[in-house]
Amino acid sequence: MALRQLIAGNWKMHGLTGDLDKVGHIMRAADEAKPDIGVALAVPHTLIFAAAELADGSRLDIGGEDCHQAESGAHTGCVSAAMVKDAGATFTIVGHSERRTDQGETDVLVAEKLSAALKAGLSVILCVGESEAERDAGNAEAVVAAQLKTSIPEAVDPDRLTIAYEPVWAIGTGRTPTVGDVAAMHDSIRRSLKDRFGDAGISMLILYGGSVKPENAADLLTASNVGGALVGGASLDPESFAGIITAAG
Ligand SMILES: O=C(CO)COP(=O)(O)O
Repeated sequence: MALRQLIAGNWKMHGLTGDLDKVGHIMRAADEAKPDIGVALAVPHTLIFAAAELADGSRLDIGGEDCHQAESGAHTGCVSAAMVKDAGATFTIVGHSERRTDQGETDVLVAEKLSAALKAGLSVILCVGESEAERDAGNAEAVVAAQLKTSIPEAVDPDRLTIAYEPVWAIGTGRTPTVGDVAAMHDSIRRSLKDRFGDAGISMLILYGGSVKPENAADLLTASNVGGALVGGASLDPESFAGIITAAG
């Protein structure tokens, strides 16, 4: 069944094996979600194997938060897409703004990572989003369109690609764009995807991310072209994450 919306959590650099009971809780919420609502959770690499084993047979998909662009090699401390898949992930996030900022990842590098992930058989959530200065300057849509153009490689399977629009200034701040601003940006992203992929660009899910909570989820999730949410802080609290899952659809 084609998903109507996807609610994905991103644990970032949070979570030890002692937190796996939270995965169990989220798994039960996923199994109770409406049939066309997907639920996914990206966890630190160290937890993928255990979380995927736990979620096996449930409707919760476990993913990674990043992968290296190379298939293998002398890259101490890095993790390839094949390793992420081998550990039990079905997808990975690439291009999160925290990696773009903290690790200096460029659109070109993000495109290489996206290719590597698809080649390894993973689905991908590609993150894009403008800074506050870029929005204030009136450049938000142009910035995001440029990120999409370069971060999505030439050869790509659009059926395994999900876009997450995450305005950098809304991440972890408790601030969100207005529903109107979210709709305008998602409509703009849809136009870019349609231009590039035709019909496949029409069905691609576009998630909103940035301070999504149970209290604002219903409003954000009903905005035009919003195909779900990418949730940071609230995904660490299974009750809150379950509230967002319930608000979907
Ligand atoms: O970065 C995010 C998800 O990838 C959003 O984080 P918050 O939900 O904590 O704002």
